[in-house]
Amino acid sequence: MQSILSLPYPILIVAAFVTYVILKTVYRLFFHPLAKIPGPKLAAATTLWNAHYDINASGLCKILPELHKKYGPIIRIQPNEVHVAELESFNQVFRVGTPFERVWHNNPFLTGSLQSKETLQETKKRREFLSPFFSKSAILKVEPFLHAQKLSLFLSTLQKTAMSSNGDGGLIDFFLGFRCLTADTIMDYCFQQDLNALAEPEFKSPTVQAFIEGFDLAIAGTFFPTLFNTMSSLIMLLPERVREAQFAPLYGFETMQRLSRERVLWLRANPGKSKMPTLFDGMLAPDEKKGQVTPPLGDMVAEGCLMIAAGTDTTANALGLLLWHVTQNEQVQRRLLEELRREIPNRDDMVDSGALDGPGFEYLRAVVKEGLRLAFGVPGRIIRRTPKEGATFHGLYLPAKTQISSCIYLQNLDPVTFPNPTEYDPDRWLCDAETFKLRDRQMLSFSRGSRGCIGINLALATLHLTVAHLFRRFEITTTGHTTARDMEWNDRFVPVTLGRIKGHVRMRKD
Ligand code: HEM
Repeated sequence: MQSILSLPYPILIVAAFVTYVILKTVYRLFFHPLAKIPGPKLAAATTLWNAHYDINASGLCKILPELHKKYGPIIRIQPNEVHVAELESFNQVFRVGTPFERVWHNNPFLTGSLQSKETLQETKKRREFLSPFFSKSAILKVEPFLHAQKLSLFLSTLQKTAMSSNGDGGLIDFFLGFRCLTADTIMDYCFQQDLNALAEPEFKSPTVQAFIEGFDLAIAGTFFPTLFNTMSSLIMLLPERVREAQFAPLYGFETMQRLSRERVLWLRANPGKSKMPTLFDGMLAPDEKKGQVTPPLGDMVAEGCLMIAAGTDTTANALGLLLWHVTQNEQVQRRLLEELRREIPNRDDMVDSGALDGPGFEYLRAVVKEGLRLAFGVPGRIIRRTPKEGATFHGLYLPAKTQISSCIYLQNLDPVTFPNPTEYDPDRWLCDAETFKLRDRQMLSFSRGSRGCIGINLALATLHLTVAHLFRRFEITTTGHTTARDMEWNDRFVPVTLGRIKGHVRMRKD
């Protein structure tokens, strides 16, 4: 008999590879420490099963409710990842002081930022610098220079369109408009180095449009980080004009990186000279008594990029969804307008976010909160890793370093806490204190715990201010310009809608 080794090399290589895959699959299915966790067999055999749903389909989170119904509260969704469905499990993983560490995928633009910090200790250290900058009082202090200006610019563009055609108004691409508003607001708030996206005709800012395209790439990068990072490094070697023309999403990130770096370098050379506080002030003036040290330049630059990446689309997406629901629901729109007319009698007055947080604006806040529930923030898998002693969920032991994820999508659509969960109903939030507390505990759009959203106050201020002034000033019609199908979304870290929300705007008479 002819020896196997005498076969041609290509055949030997293929045969060795096939044998390796078969053995690995058998191990994963029958001998892996997670072999007893229920779930689809294909998910246990290969990460490509999950990658398919998150890259090619609408997102794994959309099918998880069905899978949990079939397999129970904990299921295996990758060879080394389980998903837990219940709120108690979510709280166990994401609570304050959690020993479950973040899993980081080495995104080259964000490595060094808060988001890339895997351990609680590193996170705490960085948050000590950043948290005071995002407090309610810090935001309110700069509002006259920040939100009032950016929002005024946004509203004045709308006003020009609303008064065109002899007052008959015109069409606004709110999808782009909201992204320009949130990008300029965040960049101005964090380091007064904004893109001037709001000044672009029809809100067509090239950088903002590039960010939008970037989400598909970024999600693929989490499954294939080495490939993504190698390709990014190779693309960076190309001439700038080629990168700008052919690789817009990466070039968009590069633009953020450049603006962030310029600002840190300027602040370093001109301490105390910026007209407003910046994201970097705490990091550039560390409190030595607390053992603080200035992070490396690359970390601070990445921090600037992170704020734009984390805050722009999340906030803009919530605004788009709110606009859609309010304009599609006559009763909600009427009640909102009644409140706004009563509390802001003069149509063109600007009210600050502190006032919107106070008495008189209860319906506005319910409208926004319900919008946030259905906007989900980050609907898909938020991934953590079990601590060195492992962890037990529903009686099933997970060894150290098992990936464990939970999706906000499932929490916000919990049918027990939120009956008819997909229905937009602000009245859910106008309830007695105890029910509100219960629902608030289940509503996780900003996640929670030591790694919850750091920009929550900035996001809420932007949402309350924009919704209040937008509906107080303008009559907006989305019917005929946007369809329900346009508002369906794919999960690409944030919900990316299939179409763009557009609306016809007219000035309100009073
Ligand atoms: C409606 C708007 C927003 C929503 C729904 C939202 C939601 C979230 C969620 C769910 C997370 C947790 C993600 C995870 O654990 O992987 C998060 C993290 C984060 N968010 Fe937000 N966000 C919003 C706006 C903002 C804004 C305006 C900023 C800042 C300018 C911001 C900055 C961050 C940062 C830096 C993190 C990472 C925190 C960490 O890793 O410790 N977000 N956000």
